[in-house]
Amino acid sequence: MSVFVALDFSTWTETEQFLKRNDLAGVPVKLGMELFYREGPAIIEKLQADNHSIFLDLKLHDIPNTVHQAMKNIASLNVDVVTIHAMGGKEMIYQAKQGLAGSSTKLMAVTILTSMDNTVLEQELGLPGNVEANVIRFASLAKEAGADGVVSSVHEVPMIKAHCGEDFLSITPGIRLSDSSQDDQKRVATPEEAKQQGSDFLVVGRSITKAENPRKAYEQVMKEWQHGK
Ligand SMILES: O=C(O)c1cc(=O)[nH]c(=O)n1[C@@H]1O[C@H](COP(=O)(O)O)[C@@H](O)[C@H]1O
Repeated sequence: MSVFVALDFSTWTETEQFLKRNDLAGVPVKLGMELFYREGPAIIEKLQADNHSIFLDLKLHDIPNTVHQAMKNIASLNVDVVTIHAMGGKEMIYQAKQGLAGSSTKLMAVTILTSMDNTVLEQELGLPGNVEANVIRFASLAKEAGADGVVSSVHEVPMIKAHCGEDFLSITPGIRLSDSSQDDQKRVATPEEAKQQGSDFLVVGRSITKAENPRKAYEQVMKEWQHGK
């Protein structure tokens, strides 16, 4: 049960300043493509040296063999969590898990991004079924293929737990404090709603990183997540 702060910054210098200035040493963090593509795996060692748990969000999506080989390299980084896109299919998810064999890194499959809604699925992608139906399809596929859990919005968590079991982990981004802007997210929820719906882990970016006082915003997220408002 953790809250991962999404470090969506461009450089290590910016990231380090943010963590230091806001007294966020040692908090669980999510490291995504923006920072990883600039700084490479060395940034993981820097964050681990400062006792941060790491969710490495690279959302792999390729042919099964490529994902398998990439996961073998990721396994050596000793991160806590890594992501793939469930849309890569059952064999790809299975090979991702096999690539992580021998490590304790949890494999989480992204279902339908929280920046998408029914209009995007129907009109742009032409996917049959609504968001909920697709999230359940991808969650079931991920479970069958051996993933440890899925990434979805808070709203689908009860359905995922009902279909895949309480132990199947749920990470939910798209988290907003009640006074924060929704930005590019379509399926959002507060930390309190996330707790009520049964999320195991939260990902919070701009509600903290763009807040006037990020430390205070982090504390507010933790308070709502642990005790309600
Ligand atoms: O895998 C993710 O972390 C993810 C999946 C998803 O469906 N939606 C989503 O927003 N994310 C990530 O969660 C973070 C959300 O950031 P904020 O919208 O600023 O809180 C970003 O780093 C996204 O890359």
